[in-house]
Amino acid sequence: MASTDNEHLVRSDDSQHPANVICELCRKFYTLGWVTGTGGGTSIRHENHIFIAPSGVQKELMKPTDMFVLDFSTREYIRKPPTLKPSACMPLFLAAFTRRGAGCCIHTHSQWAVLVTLLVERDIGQAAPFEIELLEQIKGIPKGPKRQGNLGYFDRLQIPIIENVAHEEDLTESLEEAMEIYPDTYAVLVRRHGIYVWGDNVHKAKTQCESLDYIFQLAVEMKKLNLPWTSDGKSGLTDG
Ligand SMILES: CSCCC(=O)C(=O)COP(=O)(O)O
Ligand SMILES: [Zn+2]
Repeated sequence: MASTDNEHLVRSDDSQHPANVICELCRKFYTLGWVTGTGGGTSIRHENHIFIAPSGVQKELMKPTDMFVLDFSTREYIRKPPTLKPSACMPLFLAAFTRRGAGCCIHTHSQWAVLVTLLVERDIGQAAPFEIELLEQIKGIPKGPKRQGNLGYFDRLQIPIIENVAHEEDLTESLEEAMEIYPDTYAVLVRRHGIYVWGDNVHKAKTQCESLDYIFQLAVEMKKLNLPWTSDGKSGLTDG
């Protein structure tokens, strides 16, 4: 495939075109420390096209023409920028699109997300969740894909945690397993690595990711002050 093939799929004056949106979001996420050092990324599903960033590049410097485009039905690349490889996160993004019908999936290496995974007791094979309640920002998270509305102030937020592995793509199986065990979740934490957050569309994925990051930061600060995350105090917190 020549370098310019299907460039029309990623070149647009429309600021809302997925290839433009991914670049703009990653620039914003870089300032939050979510996608620094080439880590993290974002993918968007638009109709039958999946837009995916390249692997190992500075995510805040990407151009729309750096984007890969995958045909969602056939799983074939219909645009492949030469010399680049698609993000290793691709099978995880695809899991959010196929299993949850997501329109956008964001992967961050946020330090708050990583710290929270270190504060929850490891429970092998169970994807033991991070749990918290009684915070206003919990209202930023939907109840679940098959449930109406968002969580309430008195609801408990649960985000499953899976164990990290040597290669990002090999996280797919445990991410899919966590999605099955937690059918209402819109996010999965990866211990010592970061988080995957998805939403029905770009706006929802972004605001849910922001709400979660805010909650994780608060949770880390609460832990430092010895404040419990849940009213019964049984929130999987480690002793030490
Ligand atoms: C220092 S980043 C290590 C890889 C990673 O965890 C990640 O999220 C980025 O993967 P990509 O293939 O998109 O560069
Ligand atoms: Zn990563």
